[in-house]
Amino acid sequence: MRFLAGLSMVGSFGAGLLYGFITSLEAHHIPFQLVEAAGSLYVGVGQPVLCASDPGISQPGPCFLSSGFLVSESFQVRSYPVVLVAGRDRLEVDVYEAHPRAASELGIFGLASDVRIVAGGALLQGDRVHDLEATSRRIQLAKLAIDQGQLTKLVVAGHATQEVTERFSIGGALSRLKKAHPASHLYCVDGFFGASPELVAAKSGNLLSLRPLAGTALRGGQVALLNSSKDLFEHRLMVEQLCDDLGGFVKELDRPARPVLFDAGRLIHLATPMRGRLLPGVTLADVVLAIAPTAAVSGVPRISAVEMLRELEIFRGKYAGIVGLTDPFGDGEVYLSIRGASVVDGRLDLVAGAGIVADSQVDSEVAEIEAKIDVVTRALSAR
Ligand SMILES: C=C(O[C@H]1C=CC=C(C(=O)O)[C@@H]1O)C(=O)O
Repeated sequence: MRFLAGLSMVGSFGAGLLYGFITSLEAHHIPFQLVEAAGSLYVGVGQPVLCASDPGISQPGPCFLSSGFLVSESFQVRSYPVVLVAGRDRLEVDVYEAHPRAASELGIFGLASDVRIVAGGALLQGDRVHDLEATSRRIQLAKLAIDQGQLTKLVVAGHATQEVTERFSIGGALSRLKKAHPASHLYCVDGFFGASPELVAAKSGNLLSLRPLAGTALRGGQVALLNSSKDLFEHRLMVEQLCDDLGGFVKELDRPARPVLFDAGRLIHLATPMRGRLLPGVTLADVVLAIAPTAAVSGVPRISAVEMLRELEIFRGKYAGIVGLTDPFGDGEVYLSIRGASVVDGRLDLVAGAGIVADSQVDSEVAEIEAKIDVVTRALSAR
């Protein structure tokens, strides 16, 4: 477990505030982590460090420290939300805890007032380059394993890169993504950032809500998507796995008999909104530990899928993790860290995945990954 050296909440964040605050941190080379949840944007300032090294946080598992104060009308500091980051590769969850001490020590209050409007101009230049061959190969191998009965679904990821312009900043990129996809949720963990369309779980009291996504079409393909046996199967596998995982935690789990459409801008997904009553004492962290990595990013059965992904893919880093917040009562919201990117040697490395099942066509799955990456690069290329 690790904690963040100070977790601050930007109470209302117009694009200008977001851009100004984050780009100021970047300009001062101050590391930060960021999640958008429960209607607010939380920014953890500083480097995550080992929890065990801090005498204030000695308990194993999530623990919470309470203090909170208003810094300015638009900038509030809270000290105890917990950021959950579930690593797909490791079947483990890193819990980043807010540390109450360091926010003021880092002097971030001054930076908060350094607000500029979003600068115009593209953040990316040149052509986008996809690792098409490697992605096709991985999808073929996934299909082979499925044909041989080793597993029924595997979510394979593909990468693309594009050169960043001089004006690139993560703050600028996040504000562009938010503008292009207002309903999505921003995140940035260890330099990996994006706008997630997928709510994994939200807990309020004993009420648990989930909105898993699987099955994708370009806008215009809604009717075909609702009738696509391949997408419906891919989706059903994920929902069944979630129901199994949650068996010991919920009393009732209501869901529609068929998936509904979820509008993610240029892309449309199949979604199954679910609601359940949690058994007493179950926290959001318990739920995350039980369901991550979901079959929206790993596969079925989960263990075989994770093992195969370890062989097939380079380390995914923070891609396909779970980011979000919980409060002292174990309530909160978590999202999937998908459709994300990080800057490596002046190029943006973008990653997205697609669920492979027996009826998948290699070319259309590669095209689906390209379309998911395209959603991100379009937002960042706009002038
Ligand atoms: C794994 C990703 O998307 C998931 C979410 C929605 C639809 C998906 C699909 O149709 O394959 C994926 O499961 C990603 O965007 O990187």
